[in-house]
Amino acid sequence: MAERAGVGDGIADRPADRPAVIEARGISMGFGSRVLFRDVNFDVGRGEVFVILGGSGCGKSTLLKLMIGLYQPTAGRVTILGGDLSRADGEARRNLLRQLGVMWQSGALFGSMTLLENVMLPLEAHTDLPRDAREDVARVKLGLVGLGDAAGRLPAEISGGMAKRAGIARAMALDPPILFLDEPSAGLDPVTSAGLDELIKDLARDLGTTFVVVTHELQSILAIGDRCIMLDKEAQGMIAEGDPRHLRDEPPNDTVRRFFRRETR
Ligand SMILES: Nc1ncnc2c1ncn2[C@@H]1O[C@H](COP(=O)(O)OP(=O)(O)OP(=O)(O)O)[C@@H](O)[C@H]1O
Repeated sequence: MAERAGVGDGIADRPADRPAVIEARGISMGFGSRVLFRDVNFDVGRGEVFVILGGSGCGKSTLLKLMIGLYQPTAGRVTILGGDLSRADGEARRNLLRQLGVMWQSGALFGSMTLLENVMLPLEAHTDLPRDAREDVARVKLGLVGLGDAAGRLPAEISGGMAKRAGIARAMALDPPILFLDEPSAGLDPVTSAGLDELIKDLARDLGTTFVVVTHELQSILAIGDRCIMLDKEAQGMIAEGDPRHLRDEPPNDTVRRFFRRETR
């Protein structure tokens, strides 16, 4: 059994002025006979940038998918804004999903549509706004992520960093209080990645948006994370939690120490 020293319940260290918007209690997950993680507990506070970190294959993306109701845990439950996506259906499920924005690793933009049209898509699907209003909202979102001048471009005509920004703008189209980002820095050069980190921090501070970010990019973790949890494949669970800078400076166990050292080299 790999070490789990230094892990509390993932709940107690959340600042009292940030009420929980996500509560994970005793969640376990696996595929077939393979266990990915067991008995994971944590809270995400409103307005936090909460980072899920860990080595390749430990289950970070799977945990994100559990949180947004794409998978059901094998045990335990996740509540998000007081609802349980794995149990909600019909209107209740749609209402909950409207409160969440997701940006997948690739940005997942539709190649035949301009950035403006991409950002307008969720507004078409989920609101009755007339076209003019949808366009106005989409322009505001593109402006927020620094793409105000690129609204008419196609995804093939923009850089990787711009595609990520456009993905964030689309995820924000319906003003969700919680945004999930899966590996936002993947494939970006360090300067572009740092710019994206700045954007995430700005949006969290200025709009009060809660971010749940999956990443293993150390610079990003340290730049954006208010709090993090670390999953580990060997331990099949959560092996650390807290402020990432604190974990770097005072790692609670060898796996955490190695994670932070390996990536700083
Ligand atoms: N739908 C699925 N069915 C079966 N196995 C899966 C499924 N999704 C993920 N896995 C497996 O579960 C493990 C964890 O996958 P996951 O994508 O959650 O890891 P990760 O920590 O995000 O990894 P990475 O950092 O490499 O993206 C992997 O071995 C993956 O192959």
